[in-house]
Amino acid sequence: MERIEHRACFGGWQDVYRHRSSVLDSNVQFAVYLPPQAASKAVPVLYWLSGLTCTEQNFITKSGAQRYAAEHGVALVVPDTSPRGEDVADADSYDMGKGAGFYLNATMAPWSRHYRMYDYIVSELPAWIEEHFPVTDARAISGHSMGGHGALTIALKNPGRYRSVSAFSPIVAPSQVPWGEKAFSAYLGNDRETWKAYDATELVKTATQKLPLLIDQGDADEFLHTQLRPELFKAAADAAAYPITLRMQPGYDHSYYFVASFIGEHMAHHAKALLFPLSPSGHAGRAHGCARL
Ligand SMILES: N[C@@H](CCC(=O)N[C@@H](CS)C(=O)NCC(=O)O)C(=O)O
Repeated sequence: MERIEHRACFGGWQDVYRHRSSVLDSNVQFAVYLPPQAASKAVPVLYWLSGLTCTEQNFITKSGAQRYAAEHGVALVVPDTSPRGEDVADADSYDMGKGAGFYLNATMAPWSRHYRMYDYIVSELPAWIEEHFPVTDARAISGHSMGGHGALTIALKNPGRYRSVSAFSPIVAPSQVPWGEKAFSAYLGNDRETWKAYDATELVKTATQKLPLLIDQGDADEFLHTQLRPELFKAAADAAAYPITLRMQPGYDHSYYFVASFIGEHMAHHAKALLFPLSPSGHAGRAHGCARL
């Protein structure tokens, strides 16, 4: 593993690393923010999954999340959105191939050789992080757009692995919208039954663990009615008695200006679950009496 960026930030360190992923059969970069608390103890981790066209850079340079991570004592881990490299298959469009891994394990050629972002995010990356950095195994997951789809599906499919989940402007029903139909046809093939394994609106119907789940969505988002359609997920969650918080935020679009505006509230949502998890009696953090949260 090679460290390629190292910058002081809100009393901690914003670093970028490159490593060899055996799951992706590719060299990839990821960003890690270590808050000041990590100098003296292991801290919990929020995984952030970015959207179409992004690398590990977009979130760390645009969201301002480090300020809140430092306040709460939570590390941030921000992977790339696809495998990278000369030998990795790509497409001419921004919504397929590099920068558009959709957090799934592709089964169709030519994608299946490298495009295994699901296994990378669920297994290989956290194992790597927990071996090499001062972190605990308390994990939360969040993301934006395609990354919101990744966060929701990965949390719903892996009970016990995450303490909380959130998303900004997520693709919640990829099987029913053009971005998802295009990507899933190519990566998974035309049998729509196989798509259900990566569709949050399908997965919520049978989810066994009910995590604290927060979604923020701008009502001026240019992709709201064509690609995102959060009402589909809300209806499925309500039918399954899975409590979610979906907030429509007036005036906000699909950009990182929106993410930056609410990332502090998402960090508080995750910090509450990571630092004061539910006791067996179900009283979240009451004994600790943390007024800030
Ligand atoms: N029209 C956009 C579609 C892609 C897009 O909006 N990407 C979002 C995630 S779905 C993003 O985070 N872009 C990078 C950024 O804003 O920093 C483009 O072609 O770049």
